[in-house]
Amino acid sequence: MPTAQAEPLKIVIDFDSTFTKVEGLDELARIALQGNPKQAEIVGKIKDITDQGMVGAYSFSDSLRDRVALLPANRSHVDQLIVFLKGKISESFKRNKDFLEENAAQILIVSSGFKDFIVPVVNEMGIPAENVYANTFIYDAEGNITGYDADNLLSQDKGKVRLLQSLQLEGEVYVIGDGITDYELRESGLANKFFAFTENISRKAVTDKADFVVPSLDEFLYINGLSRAQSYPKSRIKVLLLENVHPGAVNAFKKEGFQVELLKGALDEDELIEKIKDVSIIGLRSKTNLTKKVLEHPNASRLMCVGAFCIGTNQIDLVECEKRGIAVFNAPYSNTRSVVELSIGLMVMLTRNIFEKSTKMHAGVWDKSATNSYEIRGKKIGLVGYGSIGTQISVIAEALGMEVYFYDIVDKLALGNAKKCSSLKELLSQVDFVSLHVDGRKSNTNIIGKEQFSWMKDNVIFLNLSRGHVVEISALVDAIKSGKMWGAAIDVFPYEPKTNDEEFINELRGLPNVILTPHIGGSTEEAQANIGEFVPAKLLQFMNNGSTYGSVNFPELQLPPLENAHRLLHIHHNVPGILAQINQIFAKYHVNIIGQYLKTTENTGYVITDVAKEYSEEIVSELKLIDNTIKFRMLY
Ligand SMILES: NC(=O)c1ccc[n+]([C@@H]2O[C@H](COP(=O)([O-])OP(=O)(O)OC[C@H]3O[C@@H](n4cnc5c(N)ncnc54)[C@H](O)[C@@H]3O)[C@@H](O)[C@H]2O)c1
Ligand SMILES: O=C(O)CC[C@@H](O)C(=O)O
Repeated sequence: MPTAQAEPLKIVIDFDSTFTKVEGLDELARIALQGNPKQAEIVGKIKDITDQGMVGAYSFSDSLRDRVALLPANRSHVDQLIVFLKGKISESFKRNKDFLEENAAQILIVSSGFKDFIVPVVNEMGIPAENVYANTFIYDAEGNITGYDADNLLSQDKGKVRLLQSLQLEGEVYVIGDGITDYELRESGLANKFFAFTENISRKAVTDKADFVVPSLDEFLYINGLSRAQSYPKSRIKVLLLENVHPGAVNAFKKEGFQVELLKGALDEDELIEKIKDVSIIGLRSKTNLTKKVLEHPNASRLMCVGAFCIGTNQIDLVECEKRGIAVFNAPYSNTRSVVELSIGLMVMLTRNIFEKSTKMHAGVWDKSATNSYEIRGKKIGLVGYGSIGTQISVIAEALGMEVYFYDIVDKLALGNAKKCSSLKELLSQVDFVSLHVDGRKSNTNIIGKEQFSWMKDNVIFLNLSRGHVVEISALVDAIKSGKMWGAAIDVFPYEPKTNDEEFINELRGLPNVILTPHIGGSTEEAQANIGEFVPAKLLQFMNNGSTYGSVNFPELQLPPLENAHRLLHIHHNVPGILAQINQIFAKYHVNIIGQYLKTTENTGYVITDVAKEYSEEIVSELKLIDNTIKFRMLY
């Protein structure tokens, strides 16, 4: 973005819940009352009075008097509060420290809080003490707070209005705040615009009256064309997270200032088309299909990247995403261990007939017997698919004394004493356990059907924790009913309920020694927390820095951090001459290239160019107009 000029403007900023994420007095009470049995009660009372004051339901002077009266605080508590508040500066204020420092002369902090803790906090962001208008505590000789300076205009009703009247500011005055007293500056004509700040709290009584509702300081700076940390405010960028992904993911995006919506269940195509409108980042798991129909719908035109919060990506049309310049990321290893542990556990349960025994026990039947109960030690396990999960099972099964066989369509190195089979038939015909760990590509549909079951040994134990469509369910049902199979454990199904409220309907229900689980192979607290951290990190790297390292459908580039430069990202169809055209434009406008990176796949090219700070809008227009451009964007 070209450098914007700060206008000759006064910006009046509230402190509590605006500059910082919290209310200073509430926090002072919490600190001062630590260890006091009445802490929760008194803090609750203070918070309640604060909230009532914020929406104008409690006169300000009464509210201040009553809150300070409830506060058994001293200087050391104030010192602790200062340290605490420095860690609670609103994210968008922290991000825009440069703006605050550079424009400190135009910024006034006007607060009904107390200078005692406000000044040290705003000082840290470059705002001097003389620009802070707030109350002051009165202390006794021991340092206990005994009251406050009641002559200060800010301790009185309509204090902010009176204060601003007394200051007689010239020129445009904009107010940023979360409370009704901030709005009153606009109402009284002392400010030209009121921006309701909702990054930390949104009060309808306040937002209803605002000229603008700003979810971050970036948004305020963007609206007013002021220099800022984000070229386009992230609060304008929508993130849609489906299938109840881990709360860590929600926090990761919120912390960066994105607008985040989380839905518990999966969506079908039509629902997704509806919901994807204006969404730039989508996160999903195995049950939401991101199809060509969804991707080509105009509602999906803003989509920039997709996060599969799982290993499998067969639910996403990766080719269509690539064609549209949409980068897809997944979590290839975050739940591997969970699937491995469950597979091993299921094998033991099935071999010992544990579910039948347990069901009988619940019905009061004590059936102590070794009949039909075996160890897994010494048995042969056959792994179909020897990737991340298959190989880990191989190692653990061998450690448990099993003989491991595997078959993979790709030539894989055998771990330990595992034996490679050259065909599926060779594998299936000699093992006691068959465990499927292939990926979900379309061509793997029904790779295990009637014929493959017929190759298996009698009394085989069969596990599928990979993908539902890999097994022909009717053939599996026949194999179980015919008595050929000892038992089976199935975690994945051709059709799976979209939410926990939908009934599971499948022919496998009610069959003996068949363990059915609701696609939970990867559903452990550990795995979901890992995924909730890993996938957002990939998506944020792509959004913030352009890196595509780890993408499953895109040219992979790991880029250096952006320092003192603009980064221009150009995604195009991989045809000859694009890089030359890009560089001709830079040459024409005498733009100095600081760094340039190019990576292509068969169909797509990705060029990243870091340029010196100054460049003109014409360059951007010309870069966008290059033939075969798919997407273009800029980062600071
Ligand atoms: N149940 C769950 O909750 C759960 C959790 C995680 C992963 N999974 C699924 O497990 C599967 C395996 O995951 P991974 O991380 O090991 O994947 P991976 O990509 O590392 O390994 C898959 C292996 O299967 C091989 N393969 C593909 N098609 C084959 C075929 N027809 N015959 C033989 N080998 C074939 C591939 O060459 C590869 O080596 C995936 O389908 C994934 O979606 C399920
Ligand atoms: O949690 C999920 O929805 C899918 C888990 C698993 O199948 C995966 O592919 O990682």
